[in-house]
Amino acid sequence: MRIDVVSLFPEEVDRCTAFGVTGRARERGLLQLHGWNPRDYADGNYRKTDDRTFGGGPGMVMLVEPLRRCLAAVREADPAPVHVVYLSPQGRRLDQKRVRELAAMPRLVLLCGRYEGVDERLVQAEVDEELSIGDYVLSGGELAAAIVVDTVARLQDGALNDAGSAEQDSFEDGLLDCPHYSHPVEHAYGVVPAVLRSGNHAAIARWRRQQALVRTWQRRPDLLEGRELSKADRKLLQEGLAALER
Ligand SMILES: NC(=O)c1ccc(NC2CCCC2)nc1
Repeated sequence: MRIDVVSLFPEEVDRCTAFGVTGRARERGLLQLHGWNPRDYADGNYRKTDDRTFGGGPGMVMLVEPLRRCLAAVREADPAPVHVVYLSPQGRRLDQKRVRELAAMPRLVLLCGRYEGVDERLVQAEVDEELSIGDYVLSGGELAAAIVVDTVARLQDGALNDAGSAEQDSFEDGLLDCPHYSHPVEHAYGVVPAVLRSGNHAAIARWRRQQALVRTWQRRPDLLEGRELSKADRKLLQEGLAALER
């Protein structure tokens, strides 16, 4: 998968995705990340990329033309069709379902705004999708872009050592993740649940599913709204909640 990042600070996304699973995916060529700076496509001695907003009011807006030229160069750089994403609070909320869809694309272009944002004409003419990582305002789109890179990189084939772990992630089936434990078995903070050391894989899978259902019910009931739980899941959830009462 190729990702092109258009940003006044492309190295910010590069550095945020140079470690761990994402860094390894890049080293293995599972993900190619290219940075582009619209300042390189701006005119004049000062290579102006932004200017005052029409209509008055505070703040600056990123100019259309340097971005247009920059995006033309990005498109030109590889024959694969691009899907242009603009990171902004006005975008559709990113979730794991959309991450899986983005991860399956051959190319992504992540457009990162600064100041008050990008001239709307550029958004209308060039952007396929606006995406938000949450209802809060960042000083730039770069950290949101880094999150998109991270989420799609780990889903590339070969990125995670045991491929199964992507499926067992939180949200993979719309539920929160179960708790995890490792050594030592006994610690001042508590003991590892016996079922996890039973070697009974069916019981372990059942326990993990039950924990995920109970946690989702308790912490994120919104994820269960409008979702038809299977008979087995309903039973697991009821049993799990009853156990909390005891
Ligand atoms: N919630 C988000 O995904 C998000 C994205 C970009 C941003 N700021 C950028 C957008 C245009 C200028 C700064 N803030 C928040």
